[in-house]
Amino acid sequence: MPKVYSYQEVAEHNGPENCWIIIDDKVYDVSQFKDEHPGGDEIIMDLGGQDATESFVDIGHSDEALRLLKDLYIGDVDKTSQRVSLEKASSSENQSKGSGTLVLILAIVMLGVAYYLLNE
Ligand code: HEM
Repeated sequence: MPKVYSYQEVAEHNGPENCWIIIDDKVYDVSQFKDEHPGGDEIIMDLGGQDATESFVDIGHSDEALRLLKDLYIGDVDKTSQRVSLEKASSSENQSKGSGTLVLILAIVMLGVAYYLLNE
């Protein structure tokens, strides 16, 4: 019987030393493998603790990649468990903060222009 993990348990393994990912409802420990991954460790780390099925399939991984997966398999995910979304401090969050500042500067500039035009 394979070991069964909840989405929560998998989500807790999202660090560099303890990195699990889900592909096709199976749980893989990629803590060591990520350093050897031909596509780089960061791309895998970003998906640590999460379901990486879509990304894995989209890349069109080879049979060799599928073979490698077998060695990393540690169990199945409990599909009845509550799904969790990992909110990491992502770069998109920083980007939106950056664009917020830009909007503020633009608003100030526009107010300045309006003030100038009204006083002409
Ligand atoms: C444990 C899971 C994974 C394994 C065993 C694996 C294995 C491999 C292997 C063997 C290659 C070389 C090309 C090939 O044989 O297809 C590769 C390339 C690549 N992988 Fe993964 N991969 C995994 C997960 C992922 C994930 C989750 C992503 C996320 C998008 C990813 C993105 C890529 C990319 C972008 C390349 C292309 C690298 C290049 O050709 O420049 N891989 N992977």
